Amino acid sequence: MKIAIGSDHGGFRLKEEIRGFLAEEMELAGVKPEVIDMGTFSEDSVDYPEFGVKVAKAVVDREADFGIVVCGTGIGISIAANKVPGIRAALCGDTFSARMAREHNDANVLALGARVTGPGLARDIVAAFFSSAFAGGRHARRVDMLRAIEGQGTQG
Ligand SMILES: O=C(CO)[C@H](O)[C@H](O)[C@H](O)COP(=O)(O)O
Repeated sequence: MKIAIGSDHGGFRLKEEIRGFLAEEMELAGVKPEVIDMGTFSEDSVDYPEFGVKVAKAVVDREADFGIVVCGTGIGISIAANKVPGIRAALCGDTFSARMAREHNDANVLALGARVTGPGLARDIVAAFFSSAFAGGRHARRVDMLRAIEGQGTQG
């Protein structure tokens, strides 16, 4: 499974930590990940929209199966990712939300806030997200409705 990961300066350290533990956590779930790091590559100040969109485009262009985006709160970078049609980015601060984001929303990008969520919890959130699968059924109808909204061009 290919995972594109990106952050701004506020999320840089957590992004590096995630790169470190991603393989370990995903192999526990029986999946071998290939991580595509889309930056940023230091703590120098940058702008989160650039990195949210880079990761989102990698997912919609099928260079990656999923994305992970990190900024200070996870808010700005998830908003940016969600501007790209086809992206369902979920900002998660707990493991239940991470599981629901996959099971109910078929989220294809996980967003984290490095100034909000510590590395230990972030690790558990990543594990919950990647060990869960879309449940389909009634949720498929709702995800189709989200796609239809994009088709109508009524997004933000
Ligand atoms: O986009 C954000 C908030 O929605 C992120 O937290 C950014 O990382 C943050 O705004 C960056 O702030 P800084 O003061 O420039 O480090």
